[in-house]
Amino acid sequence: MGWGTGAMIAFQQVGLSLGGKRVIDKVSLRIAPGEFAVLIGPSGAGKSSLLRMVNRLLEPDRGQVLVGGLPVRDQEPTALRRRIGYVIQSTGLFPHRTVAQNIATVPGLLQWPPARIAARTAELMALLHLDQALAERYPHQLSGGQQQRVGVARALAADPEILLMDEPFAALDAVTRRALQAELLHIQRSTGKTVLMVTHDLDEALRLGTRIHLLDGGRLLQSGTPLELMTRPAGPAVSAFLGLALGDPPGREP
Ligand SMILES: Nc1ncnc2c1ncn2[C@@H]1O[C@H](COP(=O)(O)OP(=O)(O)OP(=O)(O)O)[C@@H](O)[C@H]1O
Repeated sequence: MGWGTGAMIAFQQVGLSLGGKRVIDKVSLRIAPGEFAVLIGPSGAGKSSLLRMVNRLLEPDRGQVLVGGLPVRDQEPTALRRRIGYVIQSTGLFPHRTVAQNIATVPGLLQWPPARIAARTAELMALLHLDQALAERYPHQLSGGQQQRVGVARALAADPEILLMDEPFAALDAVTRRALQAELLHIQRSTGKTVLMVTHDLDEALRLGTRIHLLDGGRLLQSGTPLELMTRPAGPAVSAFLGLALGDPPGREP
C-alpha cells in the first residue's frame, strides 16, 4: 500500500510537554517527497523529539504529524516503522546478530523469501562499501564507521520511502564522517528518498540539506534553503546560532 501523496511529512501546530516542560511549542513545517530536510539547533532544542514523532516513538500532545498525507496517529506503529528507516548515533545494532542478520531485520519481519533477503543484503553491503567478508561478523568486531554503514544499510533494507536519521555520524572521525555524508547524499539523490536528519553540525546541514529547519527552545526559528539561511537569517537569534556554529568570535555581527 502506498502513501498516496508520496512520502511527505507534515508537522501541524505540534506541541509536546515532557516532565512539565514544554519541549516542542507550536511547530508547523512541511517536508516534500524527495527532500533532504535537516533539523538543526542547540542542544535541547527539541530536534530529536520532533523526529521521533514521525515514527510514533513519541506522541505530540497538541497538533498532529502527517506522513503520506495521513495522520500518523491513525497508522499502526509497527507497520509505520517498517516503512520508515531509522538511523541513530549509537547505531542500535543488535549485538548478538551478525552484520547480515542485522541488515535483514525488516525483510525478515516482512517474511521475504530467503533468496530475496540474501540478494538484498549483498546489494546493500555493496552500496555501503561493506566488504562481503564482514557479513558474518558481529557489530563489536567492526569499526565505528563500519557499524554506522551497517546501520544505514539496515534502515534501507526494505526500501522505505522515508529515512529518519538522528545525528547518525556524530560519533565518527572527520574523514569517515565526510565519506559517509558523500555516500548518503549519493543514495538520497539517486533513490529520491525523503530524508529527515537531526544534526548539531552546521557544516553537515549545509552540505546535505535541501532545506534546513532551525529550532531553539522547542520553537521553529527559521526554515529555508542553506543559501536563504546563510544570506537572510530571520533575526538575531538565527544570526547568533549561525555565527557560533561557524566559530565567529563572540560579539561580532555576522
Ligand atoms: N523523557 C523526558 N522527560 C523530560 N524531559 C525530556 C525528556 N526527553 C527529552 N526531554 C527534554 O526535552 C528537551 C528537548 O530534547 P531533545 O532531545 O528533543 O533535544 P535535541 O534538540 O535533540 O537535543 P540534543 O542535540 O542535545 O540531542 C530537552 O530539554 C530535554 O531535556
